Amino acid sequence: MELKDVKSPQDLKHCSVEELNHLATQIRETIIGQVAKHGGHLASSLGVVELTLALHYVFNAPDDKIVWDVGHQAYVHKLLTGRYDRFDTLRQQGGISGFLKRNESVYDCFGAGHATTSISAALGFAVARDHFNRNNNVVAVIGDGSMTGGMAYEAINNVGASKQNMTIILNDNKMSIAPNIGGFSKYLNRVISNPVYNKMRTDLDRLMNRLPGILGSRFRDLFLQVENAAKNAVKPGRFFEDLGIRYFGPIDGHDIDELVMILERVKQQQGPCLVHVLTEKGRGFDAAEKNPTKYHGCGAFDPESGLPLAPGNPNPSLTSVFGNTLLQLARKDKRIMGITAAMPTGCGMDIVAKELPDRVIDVGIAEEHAVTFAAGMACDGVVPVVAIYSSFMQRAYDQIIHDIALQNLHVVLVLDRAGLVGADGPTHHGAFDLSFLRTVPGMTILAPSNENELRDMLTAAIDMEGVVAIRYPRGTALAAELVPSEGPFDYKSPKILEKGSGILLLGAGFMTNELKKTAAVLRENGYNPTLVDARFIKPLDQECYRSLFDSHNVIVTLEDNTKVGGYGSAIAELLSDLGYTDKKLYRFGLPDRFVEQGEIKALYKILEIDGESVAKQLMEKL
Ligand SMILES: Cc1ncc(C[n+]2csc(CCOP(=O)(O)OP(=O)(O)O)c2C)c(N)n1
Ligand SMILES: CC(=O)[C@@H](O)[C@H](O)COP(=O)(O)O
Ligand SMILES: [Mg+2]
Repeated sequence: MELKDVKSPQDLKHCSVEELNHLATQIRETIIGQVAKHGGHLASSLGVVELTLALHYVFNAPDDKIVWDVGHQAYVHKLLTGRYDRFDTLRQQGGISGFLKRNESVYDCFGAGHATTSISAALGFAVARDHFNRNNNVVAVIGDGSMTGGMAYEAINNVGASKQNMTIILNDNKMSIAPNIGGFSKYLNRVISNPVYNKMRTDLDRLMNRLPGILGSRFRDLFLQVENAAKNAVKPGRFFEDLGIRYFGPIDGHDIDELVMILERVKQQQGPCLVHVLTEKGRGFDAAEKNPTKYHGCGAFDPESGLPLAPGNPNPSLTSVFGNTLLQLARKDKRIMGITAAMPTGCGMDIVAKELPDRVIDVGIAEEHAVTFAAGMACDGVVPVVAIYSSFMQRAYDQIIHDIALQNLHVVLVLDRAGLVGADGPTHHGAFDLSFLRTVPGMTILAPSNENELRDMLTAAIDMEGVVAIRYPRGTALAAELVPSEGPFDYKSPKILEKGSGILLLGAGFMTNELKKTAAVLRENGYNPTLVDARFIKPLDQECYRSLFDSHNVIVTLEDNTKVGGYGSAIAELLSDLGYTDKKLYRFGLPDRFVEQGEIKALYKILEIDGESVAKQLMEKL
């Protein structure tokens, strides 16, 4: 059997273990070849090749439900479920998603992109199955990193009590994006070092099965006690077992034979089971095995050496501008502590941690906890700086309101990846932060339009009051070098960049740079717009805005947030509150629908929010 001939998991059913291993080799070659060309999530998928083959061999998707967590490891699943022919479109505009999407395939029974949803969703499938008297199997596949998220514990608490027939596959590669952290990770390591238990349990199982005919129920009870004593003595999986979830493992996640045997066994099992599978992140690609963090998600690379292909933009990333600024601030100000939710490299906290390891805390994939944890620190004099991607911050909305803002605590929230993020698509676009943060009383929201402002805003935010959020996009600085600060950041006012009359162009954050292009086109066409960098999305400096409104009749806003409740809405509210009824307001921003994956600049064009498109639309209206 060749990979190109696998049209559905049914085609695997008659494969021998040798043939499955042959497919595993082809799958790895295909994934490496594709990610080398266009980038993507490499290491996680390489680690679950055998596991995915075994799952699709034993279970009957799509009737059986295989619920993947995050979905960044689901490339193998895609290749086995009829998407081989479209695999070269992965993560590109109009192509297949890098995650899971119900409307992409019937085999993607539950969409994903954010971590720690699979067990909850799988329990939902199990309850629905029983409700309708169906008899399919339900399997959740979750990584050890995703098991650091609180929802996993809420879910297993529910699963254990519900006694549903379902299987949780714990894919343990000891890695999140960075090495996995925390007590649960240590617990799993202890479990792994106790493999003797597994054999003992299997032997006891075998004996138990023979008992009724031989020794009767009295001895059966005795053996149950023996089993419990053994379990308590060595304790692997005890945590799950005590919650009512039968533990199997740890097993070698690269041995298809063993995987198939265990999965066949749990399929027959009554009640919830957890299979603890050990895998190696990056398996089969030397560079990724050596550096799984680098190849967790990567750009195009040379498939032989693993070296990046195109030298990227030479300007520093905004993430690194943030990290370096925070490091400089933290060196001088002992009050500052950095918090990351399992994204030290993605958020730039690694820059601080490298020099000041005691000043950065990685809490795991636990955005809600990160924010409340920061609130606790803030109560006692720490200035916590919590860096979380915009789309992941959605998880911590109540914590921002209830634990920080309501108690008027001073915490700095740093939202990287605000606005469109590109190939990761709708699960990851930071499309909503301005809207959800703007509703929080007492909130300050800062949106730098360049790297110098980012530095100056962060510096100022440390000494502000209450909850302060700084949001900026996935991308690089506008210039190779930062310019020295002009002095203390002008507290609360927007910045007038170009003075004109008639048309007022108001830009939120980096979209101000698109509006610069709009202004240029308008000027070429005889208009004389004023260009303003909003800087503060909240609060709005009423005096400054009043004077701007007084001297312009057409007001234009541009943002990379949804137009629903974003900066443009804030300006509409202000116009109304201040009694301006005769102004023309045109709001440009993300539409009220989910935006698909694609290159960021190309998406701006499609959505007509690039500078030139805004100018064109304006001139049609004027
Ligand atoms: C809510 C949320 N926070 C953070 C992330 C970013 N993220 C994606 S994968 C990942 C690590 C997941 O680790 P694990 O589940 O062990 O899978 P592995 O990468 O090891 O295969 C993280 C932190 C996310 N997708 N969702
Ligand atoms: C799967 C996931 O959620 C992360 O790996 C994310 O894709 C990282 O995004 P960046 O590439 O923008 O850091
Ligand atoms: Mg992992």
